[in-house]
Amino acid sequence: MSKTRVYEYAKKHNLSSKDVIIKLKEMNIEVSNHMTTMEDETIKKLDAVYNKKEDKPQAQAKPQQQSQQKASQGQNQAQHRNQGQKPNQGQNRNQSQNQQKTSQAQPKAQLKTTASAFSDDERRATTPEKVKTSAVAKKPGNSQPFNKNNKNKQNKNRNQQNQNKGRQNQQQAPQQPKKVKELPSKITFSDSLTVAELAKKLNREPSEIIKKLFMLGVMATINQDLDKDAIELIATDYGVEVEEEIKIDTTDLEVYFTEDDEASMIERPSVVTIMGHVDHGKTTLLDSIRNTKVTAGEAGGITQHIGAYQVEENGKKITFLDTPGHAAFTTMRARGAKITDITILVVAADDGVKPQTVEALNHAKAANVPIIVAVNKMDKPTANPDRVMQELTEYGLVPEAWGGETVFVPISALTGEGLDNLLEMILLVGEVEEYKANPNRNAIGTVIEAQLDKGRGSVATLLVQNGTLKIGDPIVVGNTFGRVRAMVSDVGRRVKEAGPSAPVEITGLNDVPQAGDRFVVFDDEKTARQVGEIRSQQAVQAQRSEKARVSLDTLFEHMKQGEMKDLNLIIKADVQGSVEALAAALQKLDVEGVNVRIIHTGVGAINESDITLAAASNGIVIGFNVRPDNNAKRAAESESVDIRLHRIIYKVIEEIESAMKGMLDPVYAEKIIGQAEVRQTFKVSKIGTIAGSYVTDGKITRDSGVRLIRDGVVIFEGEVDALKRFKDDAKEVAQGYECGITIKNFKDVKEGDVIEAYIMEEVER
Ligand SMILES: Nc1nc2c(ncn2[C@@H]2O[C@H](COP(=O)(O)OP(=O)(O)OP(=O)(O)O)[C@@H](O)[C@H]2O)c(=O)[nH]1
Repeated sequence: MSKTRVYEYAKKHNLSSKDVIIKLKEMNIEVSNHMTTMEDETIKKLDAVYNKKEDKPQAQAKPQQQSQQKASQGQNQAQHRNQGQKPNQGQNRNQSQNQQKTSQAQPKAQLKTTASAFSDDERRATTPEKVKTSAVAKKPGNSQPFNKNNKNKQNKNRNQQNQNKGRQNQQQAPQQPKKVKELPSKITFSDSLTVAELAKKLNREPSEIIKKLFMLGVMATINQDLDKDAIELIATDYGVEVEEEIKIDTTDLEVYFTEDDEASMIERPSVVTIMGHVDHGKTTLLDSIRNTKVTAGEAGGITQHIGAYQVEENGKKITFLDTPGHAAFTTMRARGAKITDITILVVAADDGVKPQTVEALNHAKAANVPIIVAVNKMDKPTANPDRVMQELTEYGLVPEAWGGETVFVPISALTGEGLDNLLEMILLVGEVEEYKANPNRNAIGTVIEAQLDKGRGSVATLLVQNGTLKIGDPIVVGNTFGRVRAMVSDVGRRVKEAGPSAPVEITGLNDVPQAGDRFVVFDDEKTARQVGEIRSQQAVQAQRSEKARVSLDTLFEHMKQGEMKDLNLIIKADVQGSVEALAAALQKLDVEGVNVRIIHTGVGAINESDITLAAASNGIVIGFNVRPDNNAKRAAESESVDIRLHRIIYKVIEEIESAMKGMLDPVYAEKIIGQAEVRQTFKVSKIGTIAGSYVTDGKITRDSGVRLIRDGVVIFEGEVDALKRFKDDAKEVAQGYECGITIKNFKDVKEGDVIEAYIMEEVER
């Protein structure tokens, strides 16, 4: 039993579906549209009609057609004639366009239609018969057959020319057929298209599309939106392939990081990061947990290091991020990825709270992550856990035993003492916080590590944060994409899938993503590829700076747009007293709509960690009598973190307050122009101390302001008194040259000091 649809039949016989439908209707056979399946009998009837007509096409066509006429048009005309008095029924078998136009040219309509009522395309596509009818209608007294002698024709043409140029075109069409625009092989659309848009894509007139839609039972106007089905219907009728484009906003991977509904979620392992001061035992703790808790049999040799591992305690899993140090933690957070559920703050019981302990706890607090304190090195005779508890209390971590909420666990990472207890506490916090995920969805998560492997190409360790990742999944990772080719678990086993909180190493990406990048699994490879490609293009264009971090200059804008409620500040100063004074004064600032939040303070130069913390929290770093070290400078530049350097407290307060009020008016801003290192000093009685210096960076100018920096701390700020090259006064001395510098009202220059030169520059707001 044949299952030929109308459009299939039409295609096979070089007809348009509409033609066939009309023909069927003439034969009193009901069809609803071009998708209708026809009975064998119907097909036979159609065959009979069309084959019969095709019997003698050339013979009849010849007299009417000029030699230059294309064969297809010849056939078209021939068929038309075969249908006798009905030029609107069954004409062109080659081009739906022609046919469409011809059908429009019903005798009655044609008689009334003036040439100007046709568009160019319509004129072009008009068949000879139509032209003839039209011409005859317009000039009834001049009703010669179309192929009359040349003289007549010329006369007629002249007449037509006088009346209407467009009509002349019509008349000449048989001799000089104009080309109908070619159909594209494929069109794309996203969501919907209006009739006009679809017409444009198909190189057709909107009216033609409207008619076609009408024939297919759809009433539409030119500006009407067509849905996917209608677009496909029309395009298929023309034999044009259709592809739906994805929408641009789907390239934002964050969109996929949505909460699932409660019912679909089940408990998932907690993800834990270990942080603390240098040498307090982070690595030892990570190793000993891993060695004692990952069973050897399962491991198959725990040689694999993929940046994270899982252990089992009391039948429940815990995921440890095997990247000690808060740099990794904050780098990820700076990139917007929150992956840690719980922070273990390791503090050596024999050493107590140290600067990095404070940094670490501030990082955890800023990220709003619960902290468990592991008081380490309890095996040491000098261990003093009470002191650790006492010191941490000052930072708001009050032990449960003292009425607070922070869990303290005494351990020895070396001997393994207390490790079970620590793991139980992690499980307990996990239970309280109820970390959950939905294993039955496309996986989403974050890159922990990634590198290029010689043999395997791009290799990335991913932490699955929701859903289940499977081999073969089409995936976008940061600005890269691919299909998950192979997956290796934390113990070096090949696995086929990885559920929530599982770390897994994958291959199959087209490029190497970055730690902290998000990943999202898509339903199909095409979408993943499109999203990945758009993302990588966007990344090239956007660069980092576009992310527009908060700076004092843009603070008010952010506040106005309601983007900021907290102004996160990191305060570094030369002495603790200044830190406290500044913090207290800043916290008192009261400006509606914004809340000053001091997320970290410290004594000493501004370091890289301060910058990463600022970047992660979209904060601003205030340096009071201190400068950023080189790493911090680089980091601040690449992360676009605003550093404000001051020497007078009220200036800091004034600046922050006016920025908060939107009154910041930095007509002038300081610009550091160079640095010189003091290599030798000379005391000259009348002049004072000359700093024999070497310009290490930029230049020093006669009229620049200078700061004298010793061990990262500003000792003095003033002006250049004299700048000399050998004996001569110099206007400026550039990098790589030696010079003598004296500073107004300052004599205490020492070898090793750094002289920083700056100018005040007008800046655009
Ligand atoms: N006695 C004793 N020594 C420990 C303990 N934990 C760590 N150590 C020792 O302390 C030193 C530093 O330990 P690490 O684990 O390297 O410390 P870390 O915090 O990872 O250090 P960084 O990676 O430099 O930040 C090593 O010599 C360890 O053997 C412990 O519980 N008891």
